Amino acid sequence: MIRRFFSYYRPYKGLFILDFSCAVIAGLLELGFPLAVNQFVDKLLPGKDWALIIWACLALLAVYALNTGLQYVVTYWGHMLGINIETDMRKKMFDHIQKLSFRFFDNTKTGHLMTRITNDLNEIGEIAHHGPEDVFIAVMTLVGAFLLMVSINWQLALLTFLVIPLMAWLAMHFSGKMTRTYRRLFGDLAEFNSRVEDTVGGIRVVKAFANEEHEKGLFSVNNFRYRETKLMAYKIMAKSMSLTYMFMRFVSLFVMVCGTWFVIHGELTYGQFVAFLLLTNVFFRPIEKINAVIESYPKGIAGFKRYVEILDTQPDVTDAPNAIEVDRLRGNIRYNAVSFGYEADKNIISRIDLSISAGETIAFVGPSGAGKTTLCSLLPRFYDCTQGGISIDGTDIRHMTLSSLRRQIGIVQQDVFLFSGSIRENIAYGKLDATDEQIWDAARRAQLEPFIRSQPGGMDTIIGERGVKLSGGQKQRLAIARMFLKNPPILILDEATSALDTETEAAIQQSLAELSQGRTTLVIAHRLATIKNADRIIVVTDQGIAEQGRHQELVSSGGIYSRLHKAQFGT
Ligand SMILES: Nc1ncnc2c1ncn2[C@@H]1O[C@H](COP(=O)(O)OP(=O)(O)OP(=O)(O)O)[C@@H](O)[C@H]1O
Repeated sequence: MIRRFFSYYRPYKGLFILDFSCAVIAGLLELGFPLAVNQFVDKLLPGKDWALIIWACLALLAVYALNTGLQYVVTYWGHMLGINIETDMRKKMFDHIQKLSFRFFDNTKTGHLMTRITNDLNEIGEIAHHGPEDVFIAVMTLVGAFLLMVSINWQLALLTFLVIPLMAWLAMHFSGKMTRTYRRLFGDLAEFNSRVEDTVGGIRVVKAFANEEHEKGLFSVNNFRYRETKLMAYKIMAKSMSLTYMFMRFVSLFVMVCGTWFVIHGELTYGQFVAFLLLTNVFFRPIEKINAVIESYPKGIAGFKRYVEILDTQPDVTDAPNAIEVDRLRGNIRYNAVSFGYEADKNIISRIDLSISAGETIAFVGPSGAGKTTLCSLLPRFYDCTQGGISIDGTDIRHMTLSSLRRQIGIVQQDVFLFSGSIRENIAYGKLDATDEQIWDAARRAQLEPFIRSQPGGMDTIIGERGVKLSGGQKQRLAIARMFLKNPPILILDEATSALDTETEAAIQQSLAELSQGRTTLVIAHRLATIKNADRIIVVTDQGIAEQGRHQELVSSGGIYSRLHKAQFGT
C-alpha cells in the first residue's frame, strides 16, 4: 500500500526535493534558535557589548527572513505537490471508472462512486504533502533536540526522552482505531450521498406518491448514523489529544523542577536552563506534528484503501490483446449458439442462433423479460456471452477493439439519457467534431427543427438535468438526432418511438425508415404496429426464438405472434 502510494510522487520528484529540502533547512534553523539564546544569555549579556548584541540580532533577523521564505515555499509548493497527487489520483480513478463494465455499474450505487471520487480523496493531498515531510522533520528535530539537550545536561535529557515511549504507545493504540472508524465513516457518507442522489433524482416520483415524510425518515436514519460514526471518530481523537497533552505537560513540569534543582546546585547555568526549556518546546513540537499526522493519516489511508479497491476492480469486458480496429462494417450479424445470464447459474438466453444480413431490419417481440434487450446488448459487448459468440461480417466481436466495435452501432434506448447542457451539445454527442450544419441536418431529420427554432436560445437552449425541460417526445427526437449524426452501419432501436404522439411517431418512423436504409437495424418493440414493415420479426420467449418471419406470415400462422397481434388489435 505504501509503495503504491509513493509511486504517485514519481512525476513530481523536483517539487518533492524542493519542498523537502526547504522543510529540512527550516527545521534545522528552528533547532539552532535555542542555542543562540543560550549564547546570548551566557556570553553576550555579561559582556554588555552593544555592537556585538546588535550584530547578533541582525544575524538572527537574517535567519528569520530566510525561514520566512522557506515557510512560504513549504506551504505553497508543498501543498501544490499534495494537490497534484490528489488530482492525479482523481483522474486515474475517473479514467478507470470509464473502463469498468456494465456489470460493475449494475451493482454499484452512483452516490457511492461519487463519494469515493470526491470526499474519500480529500485528505490524500494533505497526507501526500505533510506525511513524509513532517515525519522526517519531526524525527530529525527530535534527534537533533535530544542530542543538543544531552550536550547541555544528559540527566535532564533522559528525563525528557521518557515521553517518547508513551507517545509511541498512544500513536499505535489510536491510529488503528481511527483508520477503522474513518473507513466506516466514509461508508456511511457514501450511503448518505446515495440517499440524497436517489431522492433528488427521483423527486418527481417522491412528490407524485406524496412520500416526502417517508424520504425524510430514511434521510434522518442515514444522517443520524453518519453523525454517530463521526462522533465516534472525534471521541477517539479527543482521547488521543488530551492524553498526549497531559503526558507532555507532565514531563515539561518534571523537567522544570529538576532543572531548577540543577541550577540551584550549580550544575546548570541560567543560559543553559533557558536553552533547555526552549529545546523542550522544540522537542515537543514535532511530537505534536507527528500526532497531527497520526490524526489525518487514518483519514487519508482509509480513503486511499477505498480508492485502491476501485482501481483493483477489473472490467470484465475488455479488449483482447490482439484486438483489431475495424473500419466501417457492412453489418452482417451472426449469433452463434449464444448463451448468457447476468448471474452465473441463471441463463436468460440459451443457445440462440440467428443470422441477420447487412441492411436487414429485424424486430424482436415477445413477452416482457424474455431477453430481447439483453440479446441486443450483447452486440456492442455491454456484456460478453457466456457461451457461443457473435460475429459481424465474419469477425468475432471479441476480436475487435471495443471502441471501434461501438462506433459501428447506434442505440436509441427506451429510457433516453440526456446530459445537462444545451441541445447542441446533446446532439453533437453523436459526433463530437460535428459541424453546425451537420447538427442542424440531424435535428431536421429527427423532426426537431421547428421546436429548436421556437426556443429563444435556439440550439443553445439548456435542457436541464437529464433533459428535464423537454417533453418525452422531444427527448426521444433528440436521441434520434444524435443517431442521425453518428450514422452507424448498425442500429438498435429499443422502443425508440414509444414516447411520441401518433402523428410525430409516424413522421419519425419515416425518418427511421430513411435512417435504416442500407443499415442493419434491430428493433425491440412491443407495439406491433411499428414493426409491420420489418424484413423479419423474431418472437423471443424465455425458451429462446419461438417464431420468425414477416408480419403477415406470423399473423396467419396462429402462433404466439398472432396471439399478441389479437391482444393488441382485437382481430
Ligand atoms: N442488468 C441486469 N442485471 C440482472 N438482471 C437483469 C439485468 N437486466 C435485465 N435483467 C433480467 O434479465 C431478464 C431479461 O431482461 P430484458 O430487459 O432483456 O427483457 P426484455 O425482453 O427486453 O423485457 P422488456 O420487454 O420488458 O423490456 C429479466 O428477467 C430481467 O430481470
